[in-house]
Amino acid sequence: MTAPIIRRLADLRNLTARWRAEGARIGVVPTMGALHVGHLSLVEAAKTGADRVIVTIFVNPKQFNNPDDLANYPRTEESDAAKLAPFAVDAIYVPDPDQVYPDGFATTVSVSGVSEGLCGAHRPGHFDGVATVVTKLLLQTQADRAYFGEKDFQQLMVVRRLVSDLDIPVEIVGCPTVREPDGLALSSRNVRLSDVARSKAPALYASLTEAAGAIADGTPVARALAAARAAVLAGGYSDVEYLELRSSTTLAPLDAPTEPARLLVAAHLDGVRLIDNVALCTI
Ligand SMILES: Nc1ncnc2c1ncn2[C@@H]1O[C@H](COP(=O)(O)OP(=O)(O)OP(=O)(O)O)[C@@H](O)[C@H]1O
Ligand SMILES: CC(C)(CO)[C@@H](O)C(=O)[O-]
Ligand code: BAL
Repeated sequence: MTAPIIRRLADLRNLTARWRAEGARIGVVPTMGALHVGHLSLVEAAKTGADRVIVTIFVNPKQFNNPDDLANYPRTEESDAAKLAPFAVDAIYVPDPDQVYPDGFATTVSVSGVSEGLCGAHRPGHFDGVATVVTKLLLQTQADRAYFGEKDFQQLMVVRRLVSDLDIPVEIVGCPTVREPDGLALSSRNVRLSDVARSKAPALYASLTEAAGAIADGTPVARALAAARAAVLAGGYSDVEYLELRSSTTLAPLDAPTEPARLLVAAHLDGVRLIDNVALCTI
């Protein structure tokens, strides 16, 4: 059965108040829609970890630094609802824009540290937009648990930080990246790739895993990163925005894998900006 689509905060509050009175634990999966199997893996995790599940769909204008990116972002509410039907979620919250940003809205949640560098350096204002809307969605849904993908690893770190700093009573659950059989991380933006570009796209993940293996085997980090950058470009990407080794816990830049670490990358293919990251397997 298709879950009810809720567009007004007052209606959402009526539902969550009832669930809370029943003692139900609420899980939320925040999304921008154009749902794919990566999103659905978060929904599955939420169904296991909570008694009631809300999926939110809101294309948040405040996190788009590029107006074309916002204009081209896929909006597919009807098919999103159909994809959620087999999961029997309890509500789909698709807020009208004024329910998130009413007239006079003047607050920004800005997280320093983990939001700097990587995507933060290349998408000015992006993480302020993410932090602001995630704070609102967590407070609006009154969720006990919220599910985010590791594909957007820096975003996950920003969300963990803000929840801890602002004492929001919610547990943040990070979920592994779901990939196509050829390794490409599922992303709503993949649909914008031409067939030719799609065939080249796996070079990103292949280069990352190759570099991660080389670093684990003792190759100096700078050399492994340079080789990976060259491989991404040779694979057909037009430019590499960043390709860095960072701490998995603080996101601090690392010259060597002296603690749990991740390789993170952003690159352009066919005019589409793709991101990915992998954990380093070290002893
Ligand atoms: N391949 C994936 N595996 C696991 N989680 C994912 C994957 N792709 C997206 N997610 C998660 O789904 C949630 C909603 O993401 P979003 O709606 O931005 O989709 P998206 O595919 O990341 O879109 P895009 O990358 O084009 O912005 C985020 O927590 C994100 O990390
Ligand atoms: C977390 C999020 C739903 C906030 O708009 C978005 O950044 C996303 O889809 O990853
Ligand atoms: N997946 C993160 C949302 C964005 O790219 O704006």
